[in-house]
Amino acid sequence: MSDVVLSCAGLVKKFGGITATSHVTLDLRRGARHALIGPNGAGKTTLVNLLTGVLEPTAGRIVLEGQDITRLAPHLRVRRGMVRTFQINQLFSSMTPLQTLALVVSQQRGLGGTFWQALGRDRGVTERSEQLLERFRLAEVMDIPTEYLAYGKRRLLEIAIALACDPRVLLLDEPVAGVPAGEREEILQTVAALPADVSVLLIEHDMDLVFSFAKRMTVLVNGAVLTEGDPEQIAADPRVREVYLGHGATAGEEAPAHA
Ligand SMILES: Nc1ncnc2c1ncn2[C@@H]1O[C@H](COP(=O)(O)OP(=O)(O)OP(=O)(O)O)[C@@H](O)[C@H]1O
Repeated sequence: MSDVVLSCAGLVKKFGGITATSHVTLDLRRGARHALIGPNGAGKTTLVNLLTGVLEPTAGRIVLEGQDITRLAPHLRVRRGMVRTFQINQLFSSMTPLQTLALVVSQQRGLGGTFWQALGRDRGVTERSEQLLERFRLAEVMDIPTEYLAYGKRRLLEIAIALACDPRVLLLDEPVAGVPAGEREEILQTVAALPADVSVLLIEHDMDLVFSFAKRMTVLVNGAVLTEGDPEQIAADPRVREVYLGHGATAGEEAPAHA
């Protein structure tokens, strides 16, 4: 079986005269810890939207576990094991982490709308929800409505929700965006402890997270792949440094300097 779990080849997305994605070819390997980085407007969000099926490409192909999914609907990609993290800020605000995870786990197990009963009666749903609460350090806040949770805990819940879908490929979209400094470490550690058999593509501005997490990196600039390599190669690449410095590095998006 191929070592590549998710790949795209020659992916192009045009919005009128703007080319947001320009002939992007990328392979995500089994068990990958792969980061997608690039300055603002490089096309990271557009690429994730293409991979997940929110947007349809102008050209190119996407293959998941050997199957062409280029035109497959987003929910069917999820069913095939590719899951992205979602912003839950509005969606689940009045529900607690326990209720939220029980809902997703029971949905995943085909129990659907009966999750209220399942929460009490289905041992499997309860156990899996508790496991996720522990893994994502949410046990102590499991009965607090999401809207009252610290920002870092909400971000952890977002990742827990994605993992509750039993992904083989996880697209982690800016897990520390907006999280105060004091709450970042917990997310870094939790992300580092994600199951080894889940292949992860991390889209992130925070270079601490990127360099502590990734074994492989792809740098996007103006919609195209500038370069790909291991963290040492990327940090030492003068073109990468120029791109970041040239765009005026900010606190959340400093030039890579970790090698
Ligand atoms: N729906 C759209 N219509 C027109 N142009 C778009 C659309 N979506 C994205 N673009 C353009 O495509 C380019 C890439 O945008 P994208 O949001 O993918 O970049 P990004 O790397 O995710 O940026 P950021 O890190 O700032 O979110 C930008 O020039 C953007 O203006």
